[in-house]
Amino acid sequence: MTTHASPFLVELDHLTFGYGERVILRDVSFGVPRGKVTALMGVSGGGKTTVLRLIGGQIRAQQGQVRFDGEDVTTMQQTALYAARRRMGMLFQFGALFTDISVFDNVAFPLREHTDLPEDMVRDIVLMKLDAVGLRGARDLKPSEISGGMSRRVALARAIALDPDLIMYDEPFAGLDPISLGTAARLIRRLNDSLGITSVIVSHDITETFEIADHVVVLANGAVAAQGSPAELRASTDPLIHQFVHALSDGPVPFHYPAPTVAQDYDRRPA
Ligand SMILES: Nc1ncnc2c1ncn2[C@@H]1O[C@H](COP(=O)(O)OP(=O)(O)OP(=O)(O)O)[C@@H](O)[C@H]1O
Repeated sequence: MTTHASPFLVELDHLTFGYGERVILRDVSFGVPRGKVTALMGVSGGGKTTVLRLIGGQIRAQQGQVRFDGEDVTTMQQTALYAARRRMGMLFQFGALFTDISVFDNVAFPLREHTDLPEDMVRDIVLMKLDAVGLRGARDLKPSEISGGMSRRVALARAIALDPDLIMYDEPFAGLDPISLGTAARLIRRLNDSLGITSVIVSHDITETFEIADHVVVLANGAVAAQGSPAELRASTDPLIHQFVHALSDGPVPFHYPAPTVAQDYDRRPA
C-alpha cells in the first residue's frame, strides 16, 4: 500500500457535480480522516449518497478531485478503479443478500469471486468475519431464516470479507428497531477500531450517529454547511446547524413550502 503524508484517506477537493444541468454539489472540499468514523449528514436530497458514489467512482465529478489514498478517482482508468474499489466496502441500506444460498456462502462470495484462495482459507476468513458480527453460529441458515437486523450484519460481514481500508454505509440504521439500531451502531464503531479501517456513514439518525462518529460533515444546498466533532456541532450557534442538530421542524430550512400567508389565502372575501 502506498503511504501518503495526508491524514485523510479520502479527500474531496473543490468538487463540483451535477446530474445533467442540475448541480448537486458545488465546489465541495472536505477530508475523511484515516482510522476514524465520519458521518455525512444533512437534509434529504442534499447529495450524501451522491458523495458515496463519487468516492466509489460509480459517477464522476465535472470539476475537482476525489482522492482515495492520494489517487484521483475521477480520472482513474478501469483497472486502477477496480483495484481501488476492492479496497472499499460498501453497505447500502438494504444490502441485498443472495436469498438461495446460505449465510456462509454469501460472505464467501467476494472471496471466491475476487481471490484464488483455497477453500480451507476461505472457510477460516468467513468464520472470522461472521464471528466479528456475532453470527458465526448462523452460518448454515438461509437469509429467509434470519431477521432483518441479522441480514444487515451478514451484509456487513460480506462487506469486510476482502479486508477493505474504507467502508461506506448508506443509511445503516434505516428500518431497525431501537435495540437493533444500538447494536448496529456499536458494531460499526467496534469494527472500525478493531479492524483499523476508516468508516463513512450516511445517516439521518442524529442520536446514534453522534454517539459513534468522530467527525461529522453536514451538507446543505450543495455545500459543506459545517463540520467538526459531534460536540462542536452540538455547540454550534449557526441557525441552520442548530435546527439540524436539535431536529427542529422549522428554522432556516422551512417546514412550509413557499406559500401566500394564511391570511391571504383564507381572507380573500370581497370587502
Ligand atoms: N441518477 C440520478 N439522476 C438524476 N438525479 C439524481 C440521481 N440520483 C440522485 N439524484 C438527485 O440528486 C439529489 C441528491 O441525491 P442524493 O441521493 O445524493 O441525496 P441524499 O442527501 O443522499 O438524500 P437522502 O437523504 O434523501 O437519501 C436529489 O435531489 C436526487 O433527486
